[in-house]
Amino acid sequence: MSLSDTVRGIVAVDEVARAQAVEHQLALAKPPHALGRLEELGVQLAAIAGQCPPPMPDPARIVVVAGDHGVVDQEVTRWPPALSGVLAGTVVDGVAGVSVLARSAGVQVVALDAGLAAPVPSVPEAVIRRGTADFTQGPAMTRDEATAAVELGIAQAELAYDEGVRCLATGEVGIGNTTTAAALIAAFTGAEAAAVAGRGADSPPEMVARKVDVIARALALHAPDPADPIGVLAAVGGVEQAVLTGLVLGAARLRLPVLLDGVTGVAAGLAAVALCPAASGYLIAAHAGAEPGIGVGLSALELTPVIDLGLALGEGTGAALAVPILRASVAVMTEMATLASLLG
Ligand SMILES: O=C(O)c1ccc[n+]([C@@H]2O[C@H](COP(=O)([O-])O)[C@@H](O)[C@H]2O)c1
Ligand SMILES: Cc1cc2nc[nH]c2cc1C
Repeated sequence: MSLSDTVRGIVAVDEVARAQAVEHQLALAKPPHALGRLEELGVQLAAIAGQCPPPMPDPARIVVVAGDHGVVDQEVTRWPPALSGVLAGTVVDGVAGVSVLARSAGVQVVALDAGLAAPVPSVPEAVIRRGTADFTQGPAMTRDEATAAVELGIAQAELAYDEGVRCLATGEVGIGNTTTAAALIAAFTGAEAAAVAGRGADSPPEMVARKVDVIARALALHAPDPADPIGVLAAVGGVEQAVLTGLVLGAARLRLPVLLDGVTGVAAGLAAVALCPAASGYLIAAHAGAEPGIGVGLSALELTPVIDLGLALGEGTGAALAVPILRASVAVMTEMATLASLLG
């Protein structure tokens, strides 16, 4: 489905089901609110599904989108760009961090090369462009490429739904993408470059200072307008963030919960809500993370992370770990006794 049809097809989460779920939580055999965030997650899943109690978020799928970033020319990462393709291969081979954690949680993982600089034979591809341009010199990509990337993500959500998937999650690999994601978060929230730039994949302090300067220069060059989200993605985005923006919108249109993982997932969530504010109720922040842009973006989205394990790997690792907690929140709502049944 096109971006415009998808945005038109998104309806806000169901407030009637939400109210029923709040009542149901109060009726369960526990003091009010004694299951804390687990109760809030169950309530949100009910509002998303329009059903109380909500269905299990199964099967869940992490879509790992791979891309490369022209901004690596500015020395904003300590890793060679060729590593992006190698990492995408490890996801396909089932030996990446996300592969292991997803397997342990019973979560599906698919990998997609949407923008690696060079193809990797084992990695399925649907290429928007082979690496973005350096956004300190000009736009990272064209508006048409950004739109095509978002529509690729929408198609990934639709494919997953058709294959029975009932919970989606963002995942990515792409050397340099923490700089791209931070620039997007600054553009969408108005935060200063210094508030969003972080250590990424173990950048030393002088490199983080360079990231701040690179992001500030890009924002000054492009003056991205948050009211024009495609323009923002084209100016300072990456292919991963644009595809995952579409994944989020597609999930919302299909009324599926979507877990945002890492700083790229948060950037995609901001872009999706900028394109369609009604999508916001479908978003679940998988985890707090070491990247400062995550906190900045989640505050703007008014989301509280499910877990906080100090993760700084990306890939979808936080989303894999959050799925069992979503399942637990549903189990409480479907299986727990009510106070009335105990006390008569
Ligand atoms: O998303 C995050 O929070 C995150 C934090 C640190 C590292 N990463 C991963 O590390 C890579 C980007 O790091 P960098 O330093 O090259 O920008 C990319 O492949 C991401 O999957 C991701
Ligand atoms: C080793 C390594 C693994 C990763 N996984 C995602 N991004 C990564 C970056 C590095 C450097």
